[in-house]
Amino acid sequence: MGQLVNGVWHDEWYDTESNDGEFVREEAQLRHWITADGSPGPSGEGGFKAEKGRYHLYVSLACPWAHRTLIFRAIKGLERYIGVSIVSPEMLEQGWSFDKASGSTGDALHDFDYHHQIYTKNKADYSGRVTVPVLWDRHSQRIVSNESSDIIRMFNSAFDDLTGNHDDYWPKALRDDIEAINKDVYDNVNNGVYRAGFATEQGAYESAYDRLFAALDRLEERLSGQRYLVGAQITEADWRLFTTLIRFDAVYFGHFKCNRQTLSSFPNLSGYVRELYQWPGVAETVNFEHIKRHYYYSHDMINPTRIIPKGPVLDFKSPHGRESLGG
Ligand SMILES: N[C@@H](CCC(=O)N[C@@H](CS)C(=O)NCC(=O)O)C(=O)O
Repeated sequence: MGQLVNGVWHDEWYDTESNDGEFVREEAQLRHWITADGSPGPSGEGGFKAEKGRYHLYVSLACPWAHRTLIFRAIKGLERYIGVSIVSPEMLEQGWSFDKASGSTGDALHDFDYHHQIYTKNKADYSGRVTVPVLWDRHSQRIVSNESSDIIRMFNSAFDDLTGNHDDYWPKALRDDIEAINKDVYDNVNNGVYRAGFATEQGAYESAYDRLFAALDRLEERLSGQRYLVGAQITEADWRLFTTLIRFDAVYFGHFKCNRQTLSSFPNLSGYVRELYQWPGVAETVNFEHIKRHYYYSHDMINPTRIIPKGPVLDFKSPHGRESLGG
């Protein structure tokens, strides 16, 4: 665990002291966009045209942000268009690694040992955190983006003419509703579990915990009367929530002390998460071995023994019963 400072790796944990024990996530810095014709996207530079085999995704199967991008690669039929390398679930002194002995596929493009080498290949004097996911351009030998919320929007539409898959998870008519839900879910749930788990003061933890469960109560209520977060149609808002919910009972409940109740004990949220898990292509993107190993093994300041719990026993394959809500 650490970060790059002028291209040199420094092994250090997050600084929470300057924020009263609160974890503050760094903004992603690399924000270019792949577009159908290579024209510039909403941020960064142009020149990244959608092409088969040109781009490569670096992910961790443990990471909820990287998981979104893998889900979009699957549901948009992009497997044959965009390659993937998976890091080891163990994020240790050198950060994310490509150590095959501990579960990585290896780096398919450069055969690097560590993910931070991808960042310094992109920019030799890079300063900042070294995160997954990363979308790499083989053509220009640069990082297109290290922001998952941008990557899923590129995947949603940029390759449609090549793949013929026009499923739209970011439909124009629903964008305002999606953005409003995304904000609540990001602040209180996606990032909320981390704010609870990485807090180093009691007050910071309790405030994150309270906000998290208040948000889950709101979502539980919302999903009592409609099948998906913005109504009858599944959108990116659902996939962004899903990657946190699917990890909830396995890691956030115990390791991050988000333990007012399990996700399984929310009737609507648990049926909803089962439906999304059963969506074609999605179960294959979920790997509980990597998920549990990453959190319990890498965060040794939270779990110094590095013992990985055997349970809980989870069943996401049973009927979800959500059809009755329509959609
Ligand atoms: N804004 C990024 C956040 C990604 C992120 O924080 N990934 C975590 C893994 S779950 C990471 O790589 N952390 C390493 C670090 O912070 O040093 C995104 O959504 O793409």
